[in-house]
Amino acid sequence: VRKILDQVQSKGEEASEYFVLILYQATDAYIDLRPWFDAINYRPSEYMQSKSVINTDPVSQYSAKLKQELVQDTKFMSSYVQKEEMLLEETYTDTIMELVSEVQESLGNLKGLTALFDENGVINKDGETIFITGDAGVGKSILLQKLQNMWAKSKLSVNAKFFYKFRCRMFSTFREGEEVSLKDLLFKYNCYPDHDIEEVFDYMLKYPDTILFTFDGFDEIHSDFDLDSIPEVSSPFHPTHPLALLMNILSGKLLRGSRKILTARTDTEVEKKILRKKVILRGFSNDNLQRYTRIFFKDTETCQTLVLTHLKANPHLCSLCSVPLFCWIIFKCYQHFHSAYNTEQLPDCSVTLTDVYLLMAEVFLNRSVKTNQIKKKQVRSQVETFMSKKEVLIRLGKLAHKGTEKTDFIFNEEEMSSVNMPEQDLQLGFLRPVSHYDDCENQSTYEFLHSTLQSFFTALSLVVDDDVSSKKLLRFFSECESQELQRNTTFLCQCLRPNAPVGKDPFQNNEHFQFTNMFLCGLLSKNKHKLFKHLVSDSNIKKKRALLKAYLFNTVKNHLKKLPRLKMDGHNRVQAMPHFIWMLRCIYETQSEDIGKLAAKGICADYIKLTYCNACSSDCSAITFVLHHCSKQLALELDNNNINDYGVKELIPCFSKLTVVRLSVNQVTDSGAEVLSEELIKYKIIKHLTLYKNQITDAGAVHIAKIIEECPNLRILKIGINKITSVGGKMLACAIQRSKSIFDVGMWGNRIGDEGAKAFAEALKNHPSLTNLSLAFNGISTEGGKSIAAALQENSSVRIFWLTKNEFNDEVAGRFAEMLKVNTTLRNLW
Ligand SMILES: Nc1ncnc2c1ncn2[C@@H]1O[C@H](COP(=O)(O)OP(=O)(O)OP(=O)(O)O)[C@@H](O)[C@H]1O
Repeated sequence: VRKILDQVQSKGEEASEYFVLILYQATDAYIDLRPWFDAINYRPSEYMQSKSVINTDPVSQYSAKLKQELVQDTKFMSSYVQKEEMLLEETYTDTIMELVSEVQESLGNLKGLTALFDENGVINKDGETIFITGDAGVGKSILLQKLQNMWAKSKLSVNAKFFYKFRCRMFSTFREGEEVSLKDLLFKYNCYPDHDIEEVFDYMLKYPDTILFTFDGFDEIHSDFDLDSIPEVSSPFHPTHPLALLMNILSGKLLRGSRKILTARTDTEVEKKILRKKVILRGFSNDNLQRYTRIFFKDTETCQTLVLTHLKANPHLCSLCSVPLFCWIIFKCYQHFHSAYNTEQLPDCSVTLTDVYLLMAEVFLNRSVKTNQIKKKQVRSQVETFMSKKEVLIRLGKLAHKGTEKTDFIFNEEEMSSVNMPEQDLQLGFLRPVSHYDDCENQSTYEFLHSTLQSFFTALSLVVDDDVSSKKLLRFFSECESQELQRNTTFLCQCLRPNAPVGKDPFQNNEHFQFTNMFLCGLLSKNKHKLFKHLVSDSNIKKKRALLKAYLFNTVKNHLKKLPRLKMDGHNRVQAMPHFIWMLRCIYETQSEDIGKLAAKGICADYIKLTYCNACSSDCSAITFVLHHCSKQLALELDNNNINDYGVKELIPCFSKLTVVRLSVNQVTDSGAEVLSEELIKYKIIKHLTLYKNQITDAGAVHIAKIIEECPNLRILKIGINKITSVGGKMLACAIQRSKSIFDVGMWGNRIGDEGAKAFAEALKNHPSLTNLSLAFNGISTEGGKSIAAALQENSSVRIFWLTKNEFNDEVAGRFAEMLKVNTTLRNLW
């Protein structure tokens, strides 16, 4: 170093100055000098700024190469097939990202992707993995793709020089005993440095905090690898099984300090100690859906308007569209009918998910028919399409079935040729090529466009194949049942011995079986008879339907009998588990009123608790499908799900029976509140309404105020942690003032301020029934506090009052002290 410095110095002042500029601009090469540059507050002179520095540092060059490759790789939405690629930049639409606590409590929605990396909602400061979960097709992979794309275009404000993306399913493609080094895993399976590999790798080991990883689909790891025997890999130089590398990177044993984003389907568990943050993807909000519609149909405004009108009139279809994958399928169908037949209407308004997938299959199958072969406006019927392509359907069904049986989603050349899949079938777009993870570069491997499509074809194969025995037909149901039993036992064991090791394979996920069962119910439903009578013998299909019906009758009855029950507050409560939601989905797909009636009869409870059941908006149609058969009045608790405004709409047929409606933490907004008010006021039987932690603003408070005024039985109203200000607060207070029944009001965590507090003070004076009131966390200060203290002097109903975390001064405290001398009813003042 001394020699170099002397030599540079001997060349004169300008050479020395330029030399410092090089050290400054080649950041990665001279990273150790950064603190020195900061300390001396170095700024190149104006003259020097005009000089260019060619950065030949291998780390910088590699980082640039990674960016360049990622820009290319992420340009198109990965699910769009062959010729139909859509630019990510143009198509990506925001979805709802909900930040949650360790125990799954909502901490609000994230604003933008960069917020994933901030300090908000950190569960564990030592954890390095940001864990994103969500239902099938909700957009987890696309979100990662967007992150990768933003990073590659330097639009992601996060300090990372290296970005590695992995699909977790790759890790199970390695045989037991196979070993890979960390260096190979990073370079060979992502992007290879052009020069000085060792130097780049050393840099990464020295500065792991400059690495960002995304691991997509933790639930998709299917491995017989014994997890308990995963070795701790503390040396980055020892080759080991790739799954061990993955687990050690995630836990921070390898490359400690690097950032990791891991995605998985809902309900997948990961070790708490590795978690930094937890985020749940909730799909499109109403606004997001409108934006996506405009983007999707950007060339045809009439189509846009028609689709939006159609969606508005059909809440169930709308709620299916809140899942981006289903939305894409439905919109693709609209597009097809528009371009091929010049009609925007979907033939027969689609209701169930099976209808949507059948429609998708029809559209894809018709792709091979050249448009000029179809006379415009002459719609080729679904029956005709399916009949003419029966062989294709059978081949795809067989392939899917084989894979599902083995929980295998990737098909190699051998598997493809075992069902004689010709090239033309591949052109239809149901299958897409997979990039290669192993060394068989010359082999073609395929996967279904989406795992739910594989489930659909598996179900189709079960229906169409004449040789399917009754045992085989119901096999995936038994599979789910036994896993459910295991899960419940595990749950019980954990309750009894919380620290005991859990034997369950964390990668075990049965959603592909659940989807297969659901599609089977849909395909065997009576209204699909017309379609299938040309594909399967009549007697066979009738036999299968009867078998399925008998099975559903029995399992629903038995399942409901086994659910935990509790007699409380005059109600007979039943707590359902997420598996129950799958049962309801299956029943809904059958569209059989008989089965719906039986399920309703089997519930034998008047308080149905479906909290934390992963119910989404479209599940409300399934809930309604069963509950509308109940003859008695019911309480329905749906707290902590994702039903949003569409779900509220779908519950409309139930409201005539509901005396308790609990919809806390469900992304309900003002339009959901409007529906609630219209419906609840019609029947006036509501006693208890809970809407804690939703997105209701002052506009929604107007509707809630109407409910208070017009429903004489309403006793409990919880509307804490919404977005209500003084305007909405005043309206609610006025309504409460007029109500003679209201007993318990929770307004905790809004922003009603002094103006709102004054209105509540008015309501409190001589109120006949209000006993519990919470105005905690509401930005109330001196004026509001004084009014409340004065009002309480004239009140003899309130026993418990929460005013925690407002901004009272000593004067207000004095007023409260005075009030307490007079008020003899108040028991608890917080
Ligand atoms: N933010 C988005 N904007 C536009 N389209 C989206 C978005 N997210 C998802 N999609 C559409 O939905 C499809 C499925 O999304 P994606 O594969 O990301 O779901 P996923 O949650 O990873 O599903 P799975 O758990 O089944 O793997 C995408 O191919 C795309 O068509």
